[in-house]
Amino acid sequence: MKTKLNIGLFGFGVVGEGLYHVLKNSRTVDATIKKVCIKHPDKKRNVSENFYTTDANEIINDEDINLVVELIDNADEAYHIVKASLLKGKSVVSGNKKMLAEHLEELIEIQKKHNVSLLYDASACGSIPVIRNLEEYYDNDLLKSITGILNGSSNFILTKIFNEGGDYDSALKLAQDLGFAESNPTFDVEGYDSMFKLIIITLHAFGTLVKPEDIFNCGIPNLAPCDIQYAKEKGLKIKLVAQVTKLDNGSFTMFVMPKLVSPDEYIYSVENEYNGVIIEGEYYEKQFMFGKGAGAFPTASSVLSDITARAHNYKYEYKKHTLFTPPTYTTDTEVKIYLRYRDSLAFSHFEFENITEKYSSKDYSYVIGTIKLSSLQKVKYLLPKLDVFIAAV
Ligand SMILES: NC(=O)C1=CN([C@@H]2O[C@H](COP(=O)(O)OP(=O)(O)OC[C@H]3O[C@@H](n4cnc5c(N)ncnc54)[C@H](OP(=O)(O)O)[C@@H]3O)[C@@H](O)[C@H]2O)C=CC1
Ligand SMILES: N[C@@H](CC=O)C(=O)O
Repeated sequence: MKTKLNIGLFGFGVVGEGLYHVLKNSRTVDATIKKVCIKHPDKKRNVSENFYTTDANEIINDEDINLVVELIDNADEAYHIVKASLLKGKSVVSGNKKMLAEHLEELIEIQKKHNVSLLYDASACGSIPVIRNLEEYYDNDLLKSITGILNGSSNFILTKIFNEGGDYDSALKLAQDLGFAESNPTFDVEGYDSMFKLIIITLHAFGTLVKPEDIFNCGIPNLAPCDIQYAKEKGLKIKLVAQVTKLDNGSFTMFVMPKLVSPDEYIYSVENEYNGVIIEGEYYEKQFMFGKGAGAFPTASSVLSDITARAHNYKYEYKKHTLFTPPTYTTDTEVKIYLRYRDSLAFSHFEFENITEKYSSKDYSYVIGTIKLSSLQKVKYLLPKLDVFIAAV
């Protein structure tokens, strides 16, 4: 049975406005935006319609509205909006990965109790339909790993630096102007956005929900010309990569960090705001999903797909989370990294298991070696203060 949807939309920024246009052009879904809740009533809008409000309750308490689409840039406020909407018996579509990664456990319970649906394919990899595919198609036992470029802005910056000799600040500014970056772009460049997405992906891939503070993430703000030179001399590129991998003992591990990528890897050619996700399984080796990971229309098209799914009464069942015993998460595993540093005090924070290569000059040094992920996790919050650059090898 198909349901007619009356939408209450929160947010009319890059994605919200994108959705307005995409929905207008849709010929298949019977859905209308009834009200749009925004934050700044005096902001000049490109769309002049009589549907704006700044009062969230005008949507949450409107009995006519049967679907809330949450596309705001504040995770804490989004949490309250989404929770209140679900409690009122309204289904929700959201793109807010930070809010989801932090509150999914509670929100899943609420949606079950109130027999509503919370869909969020746009929260991971923009236009790439990764979540619904992991939920519906990929079987828990067959999946071995998921590795990907999950953040469009950092990939855009790295592309500008590597391919065009651009500088970091101008590339970040351009990513912001094009609507790719988060309102707080630290999330993009320090690997937090990728990490939130990886948490959501992991829940739908393996059934386990991992807390953000338990995952090692680092990013690209400290990338220096010497790191780029190192990569280029070896014929490699640097990409910000998120990875979740099953281990031989049945548990799994995950992290987000820059990676030195060789031309034979699928993600080597993923450039600009595109994302790429490699799904590795027991019997099919590798599959690759590729598409725009950020931007108004690519993201809005994913939101539209969730709206259409909801019109057909679709909901995630979280089968791997509820019907099986999900694998446990561990950081008790080793990763091989390139660590560039400038002084021995910075280096002293890293407890390497073994070092296979060392280089030192008057300007900088680097080592390549293996280190426990648990040991990296201990220095996670210190990293932004150290002049070091880390990349998985
Ligand atoms: N941009 C992208 O490519 C992608 C974004 N996302 C996610 O989508 C969401 C929206 O991103 P984006 O469109 O880029 O963000 P923008 O900053 O462009 O827009 C944010 C919108 O939220 C509104 N807003 C903020 N707080 C509130 C509130 N409390 N109540 C009502 N409205 C509010 C703002 O109102 P006002 O206009 O009045 O300022 C604005 O319209 C974020 O969660 C983001 O992570 C997901 C995938 C891709
Ligand atoms: N800021 C994000 C937007 C999409 O999730 C990104 O750059 O990928």
